[in-house]
Amino acid sequence: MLCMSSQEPASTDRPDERPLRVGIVCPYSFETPGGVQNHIRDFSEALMRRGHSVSVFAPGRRTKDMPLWVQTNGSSFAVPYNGSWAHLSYFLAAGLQTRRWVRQGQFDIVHLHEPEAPSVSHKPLVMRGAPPMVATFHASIEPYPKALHLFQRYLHSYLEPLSEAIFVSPAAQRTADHYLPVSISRHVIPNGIDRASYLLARPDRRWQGTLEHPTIGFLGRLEEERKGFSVFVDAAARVLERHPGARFLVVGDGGAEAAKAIAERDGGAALLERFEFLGRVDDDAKARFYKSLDVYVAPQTGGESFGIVLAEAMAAGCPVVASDLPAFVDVTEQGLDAELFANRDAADCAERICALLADPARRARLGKAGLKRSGDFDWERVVDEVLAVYRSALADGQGALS
Ligand SMILES: Nc1nc2c(ncn2[C@@H]2O[C@H](COP(=O)(O)OP(=O)(O)O[C@H]3O[C@H](CO)[C@@H](O)[C@H](O)[C@@H]3O)[C@@H](O)[C@H]2O)c(=O)[nH]1
Repeated sequence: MLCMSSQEPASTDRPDERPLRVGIVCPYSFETPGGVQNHIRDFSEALMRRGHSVSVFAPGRRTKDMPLWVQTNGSSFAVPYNGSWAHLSYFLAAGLQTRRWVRQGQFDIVHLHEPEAPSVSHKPLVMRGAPPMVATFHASIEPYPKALHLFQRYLHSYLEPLSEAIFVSPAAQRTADHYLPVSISRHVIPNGIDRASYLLARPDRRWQGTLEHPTIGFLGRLEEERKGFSVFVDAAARVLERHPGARFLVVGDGGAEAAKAIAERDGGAALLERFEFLGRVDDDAKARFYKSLDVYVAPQTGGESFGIVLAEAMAAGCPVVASDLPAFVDVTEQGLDAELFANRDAADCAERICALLADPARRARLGKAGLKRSGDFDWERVVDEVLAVYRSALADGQGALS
């Protein structure tokens, strides 16, 4: 379904920002939640708060809770991608629909996300007379797969029309550098968070720990191997040897299957008693969850381009134990703001959790360091940086901003 609903740009209180009409193309359907979709939704809202007009185009069908400024093309298909499932739309009709949406939108700037993915954000790149185009690259695939070398030359020439490239992390840049033409200006700008909502959240008594019953949390899609839930479970079994009263709180889809898998382990019944599956929670409850925990664990094993969940936990002042994936190393300033453990090593993970549980002063120090670091990811700062990139693209393209 194609329908236009982007409102007129309003005036803005910042003299250096004339209101822009921004068209954002998301490669993934908004019917299923995901890091890229959440990023686009929150970024669009932050831009609109500043008086800019935003319209988003994405594959898939409309759902009741979708904002009116999200336009959908009516169809998508699921493919396995980077350890997860991506809902894309690619074929002829998708190209025609996307290019028509760009033409009708009369945008000052078009912002493509993951234009290398075979989906709608790939399509405007072949348009004649398109507005300046900026792209954000989210994916981090390390080591870089040999199979992708086959597409490098194609992508290299296809991405040529881009004015500027944004990478959500140095890890994402390392991946995109394989196929992005050298002539395109490059900027590392992190994913954003609504920092105040975590900072100001109140702890929830049900999830708060005590000396005897500390709470240790996990958040993510449980059924995806790369989210590392099995590492968390192995680490929990070891932590319980030293802290038998510890509680393991789990947020995310897939709880029933995950509980079944724990029950089937040796000694699984006793272990399962220490787990509480909270399912998918709303954003307010998520902020309270992070705020209540003694330790948040991010045991992801790969495929992470940034690590927004670390940034969220840090903004709540929650001490973080995370695997040492390149993206997590960047987010935590080489481990200054979190305890890092060797990826997939549950014994190391348990050691770090126990060290923090035994030392409240260390927990407090880490919580404070993370809180400070999370300021770098606040939407207000991230939006400033992206607008500076838009200005540079417009200056190069049409000289429209000043
Ligand atoms: N409210 C709520 N939010 C959730 C839930 N589960 C996940 N989320 C939120 O969904 C977002 C993405 O979560 P991830 O687990 O990091 O998912 P992803 O789709 O693999 O994220 C990818 O993109 C992110 C942003 O670019 C990257 O930061 C991340 O590393 C990864 O590459 C985060 O804001 C996370 O808090 C839930 O049950 N409830």
